[in-house]
Amino acid sequence: MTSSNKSAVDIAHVYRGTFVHSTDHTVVEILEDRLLGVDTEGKVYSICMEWSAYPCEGHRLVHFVVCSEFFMPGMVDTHIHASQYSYAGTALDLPLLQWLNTYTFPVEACYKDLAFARNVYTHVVKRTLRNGTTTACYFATIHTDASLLLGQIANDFGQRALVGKVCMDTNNFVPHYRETPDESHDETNRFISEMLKKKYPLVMPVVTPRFALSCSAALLGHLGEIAKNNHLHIQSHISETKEEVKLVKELFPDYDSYTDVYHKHNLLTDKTVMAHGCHLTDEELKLFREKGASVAHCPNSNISLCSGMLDARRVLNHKVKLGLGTDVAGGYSPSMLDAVRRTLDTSKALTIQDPQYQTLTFEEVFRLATLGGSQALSLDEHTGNFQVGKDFDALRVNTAIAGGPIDLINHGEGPKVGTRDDRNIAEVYVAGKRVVPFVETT
Ligand SMILES: O=c1[nH]c(=O)c2nc[nH]c2[nH]1
Ligand SMILES: [Zn+2]
Repeated sequence: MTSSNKSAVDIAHVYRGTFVHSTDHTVVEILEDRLLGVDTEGKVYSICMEWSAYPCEGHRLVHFVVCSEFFMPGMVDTHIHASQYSYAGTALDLPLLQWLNTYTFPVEACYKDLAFARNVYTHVVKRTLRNGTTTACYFATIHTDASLLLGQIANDFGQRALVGKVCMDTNNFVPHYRETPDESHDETNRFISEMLKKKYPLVMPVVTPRFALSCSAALLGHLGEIAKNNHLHIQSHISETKEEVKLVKELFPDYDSYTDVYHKHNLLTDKTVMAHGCHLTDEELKLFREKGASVAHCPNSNISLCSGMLDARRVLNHKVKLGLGTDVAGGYSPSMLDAVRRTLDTSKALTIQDPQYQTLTFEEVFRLATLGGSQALSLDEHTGNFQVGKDFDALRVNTAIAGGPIDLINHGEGPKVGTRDDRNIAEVYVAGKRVVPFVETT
């Protein structure tokens, strides 16, 4: 038995059933007929086989999970644009840079309107929670007040989130959607101080330069300073398409690489997550590893915008932290189960090109969606698996749910995660609190 040193009265709930999770040593560990205690702070107190681990008083509620059910850790979406959710599933007919100019920037400009922002942000937080995303790393827009609203909505619905006010001072195609370097600097400071003032238990600000093509060197420098002075997370995009890499080389000729542009501006740290990275060189991955920065693999978006195929195996071989992202709306699905399937598809496409390629296993991808994501966001002290002392971020999955997408034909079949969808997610917990089904307020 493993347990933390807590007295019985601190235990709020005990869950009995099968628990499936990843650890540092095992890609997937299946723990059958266990008792998992959650304390009053929402942390895993114990995971064991014997009731004797729990002194007789204190656990107020005992939940029994039926045989078609199991618990898994909540999933971690390491890269999603909350502001692009309104057009997810449309507008996927252009490559990245034209896609940004034609569809993305005009829509993001609308978040000046707080009523519009509230509507979309409420939908995206609810939709991702319902799909089992207990932790999301969000891009908002350049608008500070709307970005603060996204933080408030995530907090209200109980989602763990990193929220970024987007910074960009270069945009020749949609000039009304950009800031001056001073505005970007001042508004980022305002965003961070307002967010921190709220003291949300699970929602934090993240410094968010959009990408090197939409930020001047001066702005990148400011943002690096802000992140350093406040010990903040950082997110951006890197090496998504070959055209982008070529333009960055032209715009920043004095730097060794695209990664070096971020590195020289103090934006490559052990709290940095960079989306895509399809075209990173081995030298750049070495720098990622050295600095402890991570990659958010966004396979749906990479294919939908014809950007490239990330060789996730190569990233893992470099011992660079790797998580998965939906990248809505370059990716058309807000579901992390979709990100799991697309990750496997990309790995198989690489295997078709090279039969010697070491295809990712389903178990490895399960780990990327949970523990890997928490490590990529440097939140693995708090979430990612059922280790004692971490927050209870969990999904109760029912493979036989009425009206669900799975036909269980053979007795004793496994979890069939590849054919599951949100209908199979019966409940979602974040830090011990049940957040799905939603409590309807009228
Ligand atoms: O997939 C992407 N979506 C975006 O919004 C974006 N901005 C810069 N680079 C980007 N890539
Ligand atoms: Zn993105």
